[in-house]
Amino acid sequence: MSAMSESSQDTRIPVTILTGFLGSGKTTLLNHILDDQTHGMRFAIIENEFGDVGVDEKILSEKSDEEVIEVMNGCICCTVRGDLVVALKKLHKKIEKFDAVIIETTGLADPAPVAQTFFVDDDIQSMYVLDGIITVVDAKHIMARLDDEKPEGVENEAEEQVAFADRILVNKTDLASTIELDNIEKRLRKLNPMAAFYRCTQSKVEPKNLIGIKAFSLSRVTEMDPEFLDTEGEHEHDPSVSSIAFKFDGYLNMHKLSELISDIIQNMGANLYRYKGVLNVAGMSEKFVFQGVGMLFSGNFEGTWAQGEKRECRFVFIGKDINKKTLTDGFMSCKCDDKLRFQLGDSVQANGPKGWTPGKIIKLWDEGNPYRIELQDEQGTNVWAPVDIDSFVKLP
Ligand SMILES: Nc1nc2c(ncn2[C@@H]2O[C@H](COP(=O)(O)OP(=O)(O)OP(=O)(O)O)[C@@H](O)[C@H]2O)c(=O)[nH]1
Repeated sequence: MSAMSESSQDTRIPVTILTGFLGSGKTTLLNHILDDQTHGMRFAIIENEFGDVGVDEKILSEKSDEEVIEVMNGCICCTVRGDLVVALKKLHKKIEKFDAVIIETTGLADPAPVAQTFFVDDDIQSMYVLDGIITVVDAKHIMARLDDEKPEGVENEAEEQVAFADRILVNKTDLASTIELDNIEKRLRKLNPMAAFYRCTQSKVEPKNLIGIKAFSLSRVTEMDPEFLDTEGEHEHDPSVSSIAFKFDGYLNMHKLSELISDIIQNMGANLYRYKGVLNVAGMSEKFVFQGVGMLFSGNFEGTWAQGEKRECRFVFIGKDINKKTLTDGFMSCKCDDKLRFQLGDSVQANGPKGWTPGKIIKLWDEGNPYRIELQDEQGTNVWAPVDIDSFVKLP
């Protein structure tokens, strides 16, 4: 029988493993593939979430009607022989709803044990075929991650992700010069001379180059890693890299929060691989949603708190040598009462540009500031009290 007729009879569902370090652009790529109209394929997605405080729930949500989505908590590469097999078997029962599976691993996952699942479990082998491993790298941070020193016996996940890839997306090319990109590619090619490389921004690579490519080669992988099929093999993660997830009720003061965030980025940024959060800011009807990679932070007010929705603060930080207590204490110290000491129209003393000046409260909760005060000077200057304490605003 020819290879052609053999493959045309293969009814197994193709699976793509989407990997890449924290914040490299995996979810951006997944959304790009799902939004693409040209492939005409329907996907089942296995999302691997790190930790149990979900801050990602909005991602993919609008697509959940069209796609079959399974979420696995914890680290996929450690639970692989258990949870992933269960998730794949469960998915297979809905086989009429999709043509292919995409597994998005966490950024700290080693893709090898995930790939191994498709070769060591007989049931899985009869249902699925591994189509390819796609690795997204962040051009701004990949060199630092490859340089990270790891303890004896611990693999560098970023290196593993590159070594096992069939396709490598060098993403965020807007954040690196051509020379830097050439150097990155040179280094990555040493780790993996076989993969096809794509330079991109926003993970924009044509899906046909990534999906349905029949690229995964067991012989290449076993040549590179002779123990690939050894199910007894253990792997360890770097114990100095950890994730903290936290949630609490309460309102945060915007001014204190801004100071805290710039302090975190300045002092801990280099060790923060990934962080995300949704915060409840006093006086704001919208959620403060932030996320970042290293020192690149973004945060905006977006999406109004729905009526009846619990206004709570949730965040996740993943990094090296991070101190849970420092971070959680920091956020807790931004908590404030949403009830204010003064009312609209109250006369107060405000600590304005010319020192203590009499004024009148003309607005409550203005852009996250508890008070907007009109000073009783010639111009009727407006000032904002960022925190409801005596050092900014007090009784006349
Ligand atoms: N400047 C720049 N930012 C990008 C690019 N692609 C993605 N990003 C941003 O990088 C951040 C991380 O992207 P994600 O797609 O969430 O990365 P991820 O790999 O899924 O991250 P994890 O949450 O760690 O799994 C987001 O803020 C993206 O908007 C790019 O080409 N250039």
